[in-house]
Amino acid sequence: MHVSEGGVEIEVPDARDGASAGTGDDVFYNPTQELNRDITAAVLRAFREREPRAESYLDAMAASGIRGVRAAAEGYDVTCADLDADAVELAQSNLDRAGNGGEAVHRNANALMYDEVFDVVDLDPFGTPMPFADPTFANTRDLVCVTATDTAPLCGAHQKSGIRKYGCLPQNTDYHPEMGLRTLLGAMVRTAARYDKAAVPILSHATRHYARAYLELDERATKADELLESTGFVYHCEDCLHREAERSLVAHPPEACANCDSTRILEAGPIWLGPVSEPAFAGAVRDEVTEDFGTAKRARKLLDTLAVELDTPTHFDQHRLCKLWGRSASKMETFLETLRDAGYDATPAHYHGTAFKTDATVAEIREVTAALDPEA
Ligand SMILES: C[S@@+](CC[C@H](N)C(=O)[O-])C[C@H]1O[C@@H](n2cnc3c(N)ncnc32)[C@H](O)[C@@H]1O
Repeated sequence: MHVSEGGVEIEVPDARDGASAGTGDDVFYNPTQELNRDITAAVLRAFREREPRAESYLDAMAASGIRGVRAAAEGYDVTCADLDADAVELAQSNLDRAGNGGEAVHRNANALMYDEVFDVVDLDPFGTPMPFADPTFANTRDLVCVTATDTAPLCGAHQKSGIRKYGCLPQNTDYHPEMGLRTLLGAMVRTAARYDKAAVPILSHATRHYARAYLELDERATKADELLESTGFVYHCEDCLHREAERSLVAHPPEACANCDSTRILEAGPIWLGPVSEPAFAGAVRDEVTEDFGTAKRARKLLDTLAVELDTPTHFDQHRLCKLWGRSASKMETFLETLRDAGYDATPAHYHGTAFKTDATVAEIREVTAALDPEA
C-alpha cells in the first residue's frame, strides 16, 4: 500500500488483504500515529535551529522506516534499525525511494547504541521504552525522542507492571494521562542521571493511547542533580480529589486530607514534577508545522495548548469535579474565565477537552465556580 505522509512517499504492507506492498507483510505501520510523527518532524526542524551540530538521527525501532524517511527529508543523516529482517529490507527500500540518503541496519537497537553515538535517538517500541533507556542515555549526544504505549502500567491501572518497569509507584487517578507522562519522564530523568546526564523535557504530550516526550541532553552532573530535585510525590485524596505535590526523594504523605480530613490518600511517586514542556520550544515547533502535514490543524492546536499550559503537576477534569459536586458542567472557556476573574491562573490542559490546570485548590475551584450552576 502506498502512503503519503508529511511530503514523503513510502510503501507499507496492505493491512486489508494481507498482501505485502513492500517486503514483509507483517511489518508494523500505524496510521493513527501520524500526529505523533508530524510533531516529530516539526521538532526536528526546530531542534536544528536550537542545536545546529545535531546531524545524525537513529530511528531505533524503524519498522517501515517512516520516521527515518521523514528525518532524512529534514536533512538528517539517518540510520534505521530493526530486529526484523523484513522491516530492514522495507525501510531500506523506502529510504532509497525517497532519495534523501539513509541506511537501514539489521541490528538490535541496544547493541547498536553501545557501538555508535547518535546526535538524536528516536525510541518507538511496542509498549515500554525502558529496556532501551540505558544505552540511549549512555551514548546519545543531544536529543532523545521517546514514545511509550503501555499507558495502563504508566498511569497505575496495571500498577505492578508500572512499578516493575518504571521504578516508581504510579496511581490510577482522574488525571491518568498526566500521571503516565510524569511516570515516564521521572524514569527517563533518573536513567540519564545514572550516566551523569540531565535529560530536560522540552516537549511532551500524552493521550489515552501513548505518551511522547522529547528530552534535551546536558552533560553536566550538577544539572542532573538539579533535575532530580524536580522529582517527587503526589498525594491524592480519593474522596474530594484534593492533591498536593512534594519535591523530595523521600515521601512524607499527610495522615489526612488537608481539605476534607479523609484518610483515603493515594501516594504516587517518585514521578517528574517539573515542567513537561518548554513554552518557547513548543511555540518554535508550532511555527515549523507546515501544510503538507496531514494533521497540521490538530498539531497546531495541540502545540498552541502546550505553549501556554500551566506546569502544575496534575490536571483537573471539569466533568469529574462537577459530577462529584452534583453540578452541571459549563463551557470550558466560561469555567476557566471564572477562575481567572477570581485571581487564579487557569489554562486548558492538552490531555483532553475537559482537562484544565490551575493554581487553585479543589476547595477554591468549588467555591469560585459555584455560581455557574445556581440550581446545584
Ligand atoms: C512500534 S514498531 C515501530 C513503528 C515505527 N517507528 C513507526 O513509526 O511506524 C516497533 C518495531 O521495533 C522493532 N524492534 C523490537 N525490538 C527491537 C530491538 N531490540 N531493536 C531494534 N528493533 C526492535 C520491531 O521489530 C518493530 O518493527
